[in-house]
Amino acid sequence: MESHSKESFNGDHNQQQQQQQSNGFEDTMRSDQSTVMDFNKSGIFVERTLALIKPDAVNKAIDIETVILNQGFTILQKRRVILTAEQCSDFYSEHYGKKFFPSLVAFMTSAPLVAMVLAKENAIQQWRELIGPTNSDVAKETNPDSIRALFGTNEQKNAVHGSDSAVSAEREIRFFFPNCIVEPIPVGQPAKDYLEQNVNKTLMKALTALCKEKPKDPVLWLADKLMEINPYKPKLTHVHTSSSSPDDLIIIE
Ligand SMILES: Nc1ncnc2c1ncn2[C@@H]1O[C@H](COP(=O)(O)OP(=O)(O)OP(=O)(O)O)[C@@H](O)[C@H]1O
Repeated sequence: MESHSKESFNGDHNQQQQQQQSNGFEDTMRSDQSTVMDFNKSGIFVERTLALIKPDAVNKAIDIETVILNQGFTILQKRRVILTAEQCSDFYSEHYGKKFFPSLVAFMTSAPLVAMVLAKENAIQQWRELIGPTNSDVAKETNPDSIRALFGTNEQKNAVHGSDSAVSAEREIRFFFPNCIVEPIPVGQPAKDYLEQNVNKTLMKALTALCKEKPKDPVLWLADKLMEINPYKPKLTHVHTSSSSPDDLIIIE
């Protein structure tokens, strides 16, 4: 990998920004969307996929994200990236040797792109359906409501990318988000057992207190309450030694 300069992401959202560890990309990447769980009937979301907003559509990223959210996807991670030619060749290695490969690399490295981890039930297929056919000209004919029809231009400048299988999704998510946990999240009974053992009791206690209290800002109040009654918070104890003052505290858990 080559040496890298820095570029920050100026998202319009006022959400918590979390700096991501670089994977050798050219910039400092930040997630501007905190991780949110999307519950479905079996418990917790089950599938994630990688979405890219390509350089030709980055200036329409907010509109594309609106479509994504309106279609029920959760954006788990997001970062703005400038790929080097080497990284792009690696990402699109399956197309190495094809006639369009050099111009694809030139296009994909010409400007920043936005990488996102999307979550939804059946996310891989759902996202592929939402983006439409590879060629935006074809998409305009056959899938006029698809993202590639709405935001793309032609066969190459087609606005977005989507992983085409579970194996690709895992590889591509790791490629852009090396710290992201891709392992399956428990669903069904294991998820229920986890919630029962670790979450429900504390949450019910806090929600009951919330209903009694009826605070002005219930979300903040609930967050404070959960921190207050969190059974897993570190316990503190006083330590009296000759070298420490009586007020010294040490975390024992
Ligand atoms: N014939 C072509 N001429 C120019 N560019 C092409 C051509 N075919 C594909 N591309 C570009 O290469 C990308 C990867 O091609 P692929 O066949 O994997 O399509 P895709 O799976 O629909 O797209 P993506 O992998 O970006 O989601 C396309 O999205 C497009 O930008």
